[in-house]
Amino acid sequence: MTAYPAMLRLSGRRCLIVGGGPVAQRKADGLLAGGADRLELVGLSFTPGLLELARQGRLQLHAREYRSSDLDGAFLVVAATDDPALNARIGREAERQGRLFNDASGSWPSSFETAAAVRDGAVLLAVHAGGEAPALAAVLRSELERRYGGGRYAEAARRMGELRRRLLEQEPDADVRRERLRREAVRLSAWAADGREEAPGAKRTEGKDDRQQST
Ligand SMILES: C[C@@]1(CC(=O)O)C2=NC(=C\c3[nH]c(c(CCC(=O)O)c3CC(=O)O)Cc3[nH]c(c(CC(=O)O)c3CCC(=O)O)/C=C3\N/C(=C\2)[C@@H](CCC(=O)O)[C@]3(C)CC(=O)O)/[C@H]1CCC(=O)O
Ligand SMILES: NC(=O)c1ccc[n+]([C@@H]2O[C@H](COP(=O)([O-])OP(=O)(O)OC[C@H]3O[C@@H](n4cnc5c(N)ncnc54)[C@H](O)[C@@H]3O)[C@@H](O)[C@H]2O)c1
Repeated sequence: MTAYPAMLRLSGRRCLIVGGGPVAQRKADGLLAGGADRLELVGLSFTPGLLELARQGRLQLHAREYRSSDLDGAFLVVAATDDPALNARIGREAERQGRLFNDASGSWPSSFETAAAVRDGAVLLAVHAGGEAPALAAVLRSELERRYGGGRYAEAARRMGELRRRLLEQEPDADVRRERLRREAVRLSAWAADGREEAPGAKRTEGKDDRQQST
């Protein structure tokens, strides 16, 4: 199914997961990695991993049955129980209240689905395989991790942000800004990909550009 890639800002927004099994845990890990700092779970039991995250104060657990008022003030809701009828009910109620909703069991047409993600600092690569091929999304994620998971894209993005702020202050010509940013992005991206030791501030040779063309 066709989908629209939106990156959500979760900090300060209440996120709710109903369920406490391995799937709820994977969704919780993803939300925490994505910046959720007001994450709550409601479930009858929880995995050891979720109990440990609660102990560390990363999220809050409520050991009880789901009730409709759990949705109050939620920005985003995930249904991950093993009861498809309950997941569908949560979906109906959440969407009636205009919450972003994800059903991990496919019992209700979700307004968002979870992508497989590779992160390096602020850089995020996300794969969605149409909603019917999560295993393919997971394999593509591993391939992207091998190709882009070297740990240098965070630094590249940071340097690009600095340069962009400086140019916005100092360079009035938008075409000049765009051209300089584009050139620097090509250079830093090649630096991040090739894993060589050279500092990103250093002038690069054509060798790097050859590599760009070959990928
Ligand atoms: C990408 C990833 C992100 C994440 O969840 O973090 C993700 N599923 C992952 C893994 C995975 N999930 C399943 C398997 C077993 C193999 C298989 O069944 O294929 C594996 C593979 C494994 O475990 O290796 C089973 C499964 N998944 C869904 C259903 C219900 C249904 O389809 O009806 C069932 C059947 C349950 C049952 O049998 O009862 C539903 C969804 N799973 C999605 C995302 C959304 C679609 C994404 C897309 O198509 O791109 C969607 C629609 C909704 C959602 O959950 O948001 C994560 C990989 C993370 C990573 O490794 O990086
Ligand atoms: N989206 C995915 O990637 C994916 C992958 C595998 C499975 N699934 C689906 O996700 C479901 C959950 O998987 P799991 O392995 O975590 O299951 P699980 O059986 O380990 O956990 C189910 C959880 O739901 C909770 N629960 C049940 N009834 C409840 C209620 N009334 N109120 C609150 N919590 C309640 C239980 O306490 C438990 O913590 C599966 O049934 C399957 O449909 C999705």
